[in-house]
Amino acid sequence: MRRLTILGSTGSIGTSTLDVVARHPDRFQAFALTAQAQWQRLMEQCRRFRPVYAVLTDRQAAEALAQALREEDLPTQVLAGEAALAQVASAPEVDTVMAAIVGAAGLVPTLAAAQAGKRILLANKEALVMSGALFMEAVKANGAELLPIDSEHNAVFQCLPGDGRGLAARGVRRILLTASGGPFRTRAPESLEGVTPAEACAHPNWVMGRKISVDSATMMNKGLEVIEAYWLFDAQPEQIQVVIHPQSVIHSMVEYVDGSVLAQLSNPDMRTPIAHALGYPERIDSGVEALDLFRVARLTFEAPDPDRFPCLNLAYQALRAGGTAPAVLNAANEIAVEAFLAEALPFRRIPALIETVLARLPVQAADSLDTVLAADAQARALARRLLSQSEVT
Ligand SMILES: NC(=O)C1=CN([C@@H]2O[C@H](COP(=O)(O)OP(=O)(O)OC[C@H]3O[C@@H](n4cnc5c(N)ncnc54)[C@H](OP(=O)(O)O)[C@@H]3O)[C@@H](O)[C@H]2O)C=CC1
Ligand SMILES: CC(=O)[C@@H](O)[C@H](O)COP(=O)(O)O
Ligand SMILES: [Mn+2]
Repeated sequence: MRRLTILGSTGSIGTSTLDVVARHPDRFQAFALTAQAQWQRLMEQCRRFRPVYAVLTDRQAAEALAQALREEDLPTQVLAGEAALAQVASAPEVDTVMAAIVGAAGLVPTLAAAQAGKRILLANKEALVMSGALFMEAVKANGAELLPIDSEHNAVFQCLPGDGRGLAARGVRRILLTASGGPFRTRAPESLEGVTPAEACAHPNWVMGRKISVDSATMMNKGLEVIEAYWLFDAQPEQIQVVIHPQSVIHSMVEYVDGSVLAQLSNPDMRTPIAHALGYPERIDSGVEALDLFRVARLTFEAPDPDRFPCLNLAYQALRAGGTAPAVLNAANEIAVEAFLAEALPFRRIPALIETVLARLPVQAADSLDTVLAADAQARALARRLLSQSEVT
């Protein structure tokens, strides 16, 4: 029986994870479920999965949940605040941690899981973008196991021989990361002037949280994923090629020196990579229906247009700059997306805000968590200042 902590259990990845868990009560048990503030949703999950702990970072929400649990005489204990996330991610009773908090807030608890030597199912790409070197070092030094959940990285993982050697030794020439191109792939850039959050979040193939949906629309999601692939697979930036594939059926590919290209295909439903990682190395039922290739009929590919999607280049630029640059990129992007969702920044100005923040902050060596968190805070402060001074709007 595997005992799980699910960081971000009320979100899109969190609920898909619990859907798979519910299909295998003989294999998985929820030890801790966590969220930020959505206590009613967490309460429903407590009723169904009876975790030992439920964590809410918002203290008022935690109080409301504790009260509701008492009224129904349920045994789950409630913990409040950010430190409790790291506590349940590193608890000795836990062997597997699903890291599915969105954004930089996922870094500290996911790193705590790595330091405690857990099996980590990594959905939270921002943690790796911010602190790739430190994170991978913590995984290695503490015997943790890292299984990618992000659909592209899970696909690459499935297409690589599992012998742990470097890419060159495994005969890999390139990683081909597929991208849907998002909801605005074919729209003229000028027509995107007044797009609304609802339009940007209407992803053509995936149902996801709002932040990652906006990232898909700008293709910053793919930029973050290039950085994620760099760290996960120890690849050079030039070895990671983004390929637009609007159907989102091929989730990524690995090209070998002999000319072979291996791909992983499935319906676009995150329960497939989640079940793959939960059961690994066994294959377990995910509830996802079989892929009907006759219905799919066509698989097409396009090169990304850098003028249409400037965020992709900003991410390559930050990756090549190294040190704290990816953490700065990520922080500026989080503020830009938050402002866009609050209708305080036009969609087309998102790249300009990120570019300005990247240009104004010096790159430092990302040699400690404190340095990374300080760079994150500095980038957020600068992005907020630029927004309040209307410098990029
Ligand atoms: N959704 C998808 O299909 C995919 C997602 N990912 C990645 O997985 C991660 C999660 O994405 P997704 O599920 O879409 O996001 P959602 O917005 O749907 O869910 C986010 C979860 O994190 C919690 N949370 C948000 N902010 C905080 C905070 N400051 N402290 C603690 N908990 C917090 C939320 O709690 P509450 O409900 O209380 O707000 C919720 O449980 C992201 O990093 C994303 O890039 C990767 C590939 C695919
Ligand atoms: C499901 C998943 O992994 C997302 O990251 C997805 O890839 C987003 O789609 P885009 O390819 O449009 O960014
Ligand atoms: Mn992805």
